[in-house]
Amino acid sequence: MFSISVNDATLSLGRAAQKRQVLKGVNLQVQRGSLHMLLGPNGCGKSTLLRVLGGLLQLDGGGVEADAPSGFVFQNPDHQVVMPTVAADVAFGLGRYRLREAQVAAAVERALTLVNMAEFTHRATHTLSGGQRQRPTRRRFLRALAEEPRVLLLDELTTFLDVEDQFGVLRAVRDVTRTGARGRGVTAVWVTHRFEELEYADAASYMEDGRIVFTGSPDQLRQRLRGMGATL
Ligand SMILES: Nc1ncnc2c1ncn2[C@@H]1O[C@H](COP(=O)(O)OP(=O)(O)OP(=O)(O)O)[C@@H](O)[C@H]1O
Repeated sequence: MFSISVNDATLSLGRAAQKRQVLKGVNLQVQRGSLHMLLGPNGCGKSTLLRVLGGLLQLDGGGVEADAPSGFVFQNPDHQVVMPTVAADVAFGLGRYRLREAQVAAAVERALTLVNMAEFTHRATHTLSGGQRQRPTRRRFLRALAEEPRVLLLDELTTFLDVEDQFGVLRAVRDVTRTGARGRGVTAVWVTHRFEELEYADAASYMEDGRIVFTGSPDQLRQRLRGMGATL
């Protein structure tokens, strides 16, 4: 069944003379428990659509239905607070939920287990230096995971990663969608410019000028991209 269903979504952004229609009738359906990639040229509306899916922007027209809660990881390289242990770091975002200590510990353990990092739970964060695990993108991803979202919205996560880490994060996301969390399917929408990441996708959509112009299997999208002149 679908975790996300977008129907004829329209949205304009900006004020007065700057106002422009960014989403021009988007239709998208994403299978529950899948890793769905979203590609398309700069400025076509991918990030805007992701914000709509996460409930951060309201549509002008059309509709969106999505499993909740969703976890959002953006591409901005902010200066994030680093907590002293891996467990405390992953638990960072849980502070606002007023959970008991045992609930926090359980959520952290589940998140770390999902990405095969349970053994690092009690390690001092700085002792991971040199490894990939303390990098901001990974930490943001783990923090989002600890909140046990049903939908993960991931916006160009790999932009700031080297190749090894790029595929590490991608594998972790794929594993999470396959395993699910607490018996519930987790769905991931992954925005990327990198065609080579398509091999990790269950399905993919291509967006152009405010519309999804194609949805299909990664192979079908590759074929279409080749037809557009891409070498891949
Ligand atoms: N708050 C805003 N006000 C006006 N225009 C905006 C606003 N936010 C985004 N836009 C415009 O909407 C269009 C779509 O932006 P969006 O960030 O969704 O594209 P994108 O496909 O994610 O691009 P990229 O691949 O470069 O990240 C762009 O032309 C952008 O300039």
